[in-house]
Amino acid sequence: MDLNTLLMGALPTLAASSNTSSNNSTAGFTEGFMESLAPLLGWQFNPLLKIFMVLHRLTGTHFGLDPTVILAIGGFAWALSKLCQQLYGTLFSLSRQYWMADIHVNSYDDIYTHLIKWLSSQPELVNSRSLTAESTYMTPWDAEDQDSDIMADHVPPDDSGIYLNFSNKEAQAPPRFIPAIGIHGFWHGGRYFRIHRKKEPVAPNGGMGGYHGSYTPTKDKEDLVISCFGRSPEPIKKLLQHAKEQYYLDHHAMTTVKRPSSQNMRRYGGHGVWTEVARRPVRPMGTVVLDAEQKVHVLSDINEYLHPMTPQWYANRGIPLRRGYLFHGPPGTGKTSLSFALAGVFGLDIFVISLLDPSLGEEDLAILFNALPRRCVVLLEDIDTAGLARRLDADEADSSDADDDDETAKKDDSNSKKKQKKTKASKDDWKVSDLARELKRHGGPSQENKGISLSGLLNAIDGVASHEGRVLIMTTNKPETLDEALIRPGRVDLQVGFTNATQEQARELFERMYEADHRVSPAHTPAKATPVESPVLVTEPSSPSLSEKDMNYVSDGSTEVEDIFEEVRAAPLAAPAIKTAAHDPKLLHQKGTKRPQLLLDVQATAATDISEKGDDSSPFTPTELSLIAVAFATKIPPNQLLSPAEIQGFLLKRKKSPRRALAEVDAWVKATVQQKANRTRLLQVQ
Ligand SMILES: Nc1ncnc2c1ncn2[C@@H]1O[C@H](COP(=O)(O)OP(=O)(O)OP(=O)(O)O)[C@@H](O)[C@H]1O
Repeated sequence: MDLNTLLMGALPTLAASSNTSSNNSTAGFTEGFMESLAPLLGWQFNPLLKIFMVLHRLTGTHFGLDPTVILAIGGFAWALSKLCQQLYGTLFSLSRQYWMADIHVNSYDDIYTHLIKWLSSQPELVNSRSLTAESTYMTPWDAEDQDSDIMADHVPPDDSGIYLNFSNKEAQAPPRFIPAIGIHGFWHGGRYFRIHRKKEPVAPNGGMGGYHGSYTPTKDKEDLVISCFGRSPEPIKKLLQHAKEQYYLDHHAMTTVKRPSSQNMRRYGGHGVWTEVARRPVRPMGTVVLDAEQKVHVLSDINEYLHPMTPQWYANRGIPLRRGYLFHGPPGTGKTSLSFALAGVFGLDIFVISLLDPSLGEEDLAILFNALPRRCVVLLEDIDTAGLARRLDADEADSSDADDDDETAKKDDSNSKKKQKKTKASKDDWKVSDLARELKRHGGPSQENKGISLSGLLNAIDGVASHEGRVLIMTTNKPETLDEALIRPGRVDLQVGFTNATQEQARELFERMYEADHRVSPAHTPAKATPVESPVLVTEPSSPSLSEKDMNYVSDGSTEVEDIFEEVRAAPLAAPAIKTAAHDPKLLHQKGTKRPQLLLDVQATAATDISEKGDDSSPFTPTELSLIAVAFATKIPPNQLLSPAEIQGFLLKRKKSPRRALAEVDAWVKATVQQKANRTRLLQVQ
């Protein structure tokens, strides 16, 4: 049986026409029909028609197939596929309605970030045919692992052969691939999941917004619908939990820093009001040089506050669950550093708000506080600027008073002189408020946003909308200018004062700068506070709720006399005379007390000795390093004239040369103190 007969058997209705094809009558008919059609279509100009007729004749005569039957079969197959599609669509929507569970995730939520990161690591989805490529920007810490390899092989020096050249490194960073907008399916844990990624534009004007209609791109909102077969969404919940756990897998060693999102994003509320700006390694508490008792006090206080039983304790007594800290002190003394270290110790994200941010209004502040997670550290910087709006109004009143004075001045000469004096004075005493007033007059941002008033700030901190459970840290350089209302108990529960560097702090900073890397407590093992049995709200520095590790901070820097003797005796480079002094029974008698001046002298002399005996290329033991550190510390003014940040800056410029640092510190101290006295900004010695 040939193919034609077979087809005719399958399609009996076409048999008659097919039969005629055997005696070529159908072909003749079709050809006749086509030829009569050709003039109408203008066949000289239609080679397609010609080709069709040739093919028609060929299939009919050479293969014994009736082209009409083929066409009919094609049409039938098309109709069938359409029917199947329709049927599939109906069945699918029915099954979605009755046998599938969905969970929607929107892109303004953190779960979306967790899920997208997890999806981008799924081989099944990454090999999908429809993907979106995204550039990945690594932080210096993400790249750290690779860098050791890359440094060796892929970062060639520049033409001079001296400096590393990173121009190729960007090109080597692979993009991240995530499922594109549309529908995707994948298997996970023996179950089939379907993901529908949809985009919903949020700015109908194409992202125009912000100040004065300037172009401010807004992020389109996306919706991810995850579905699975079955009437329960439980497998999807497990999947989301899994994605979240994977996301936080490397988080224990990192502190996530968030700041307020752009104004446009903030408008939509929810978690999108905060944007992750950095994820950096946990700052070890030991790297913040501060009075050990103060450090332990803050640590134990926060530890108590974060205890799971504390909320109930507060609730039983009708006390709002809030804890506020005020870190005050001159610039560069470690206020921000301690806040980050605390976030690291307790494994919390840190949410940073600067009250100097011109785009931040009172409403924004309330929205931001409302969108905080249950446990977090909120770092409110520059709180001495709160109340600026109020002061601004007062200044305006002053200025209108001045205008009135003008009128009077026209009549009264003495008043005119007064006014001239006033104008001259105000020209000399130029203030930030003058700038704000000018900006306002010329339609700058302050016209839209008057800044944050004290009441606005207080409302955000403890108004009805305020989120309970967070650790609020406020920092200021000018505690004396703060309004009493802002720091009353309940808003500020513990004040921590930071000062410029003492000699002891200078010693610690020096040791930390030059200690071998392996001696730095690794960022990957943040100190974990041991849970306490029950919340003890009155905490003492030696609170038993602190772990042994935390207590080590107390012993840091309070090395006792016997240890120092040991250090001096063990230092191979120290002069014999100094070693003998270290055996002095009079000094040994001081055992148990804090380091006496005489001992300091012994150490400093030993250090100078060590320092003079070698250069920076010759190695020294940790003991010798601590002795040099002591000698360095004795050269820092004891009256706390220099900030830890300034000392750190000096040491950083000599980060491989402790001996040079010791040799040059005198000149630097002298120049810096002089510069401060002259109130100049330019440094003579750096
Ligand atoms: N007490 C300190 N211990 C260790 N490092 C410090 C200390 N104080 C300052 N530094 C170093 O100086 C730099 C600035 O410190 P930090 O930002 O914490 O100061 P700050 O008090 O918050 O300053 P500002 O008031 O200007 O915000 C950081 O690099 C930090 O490592």
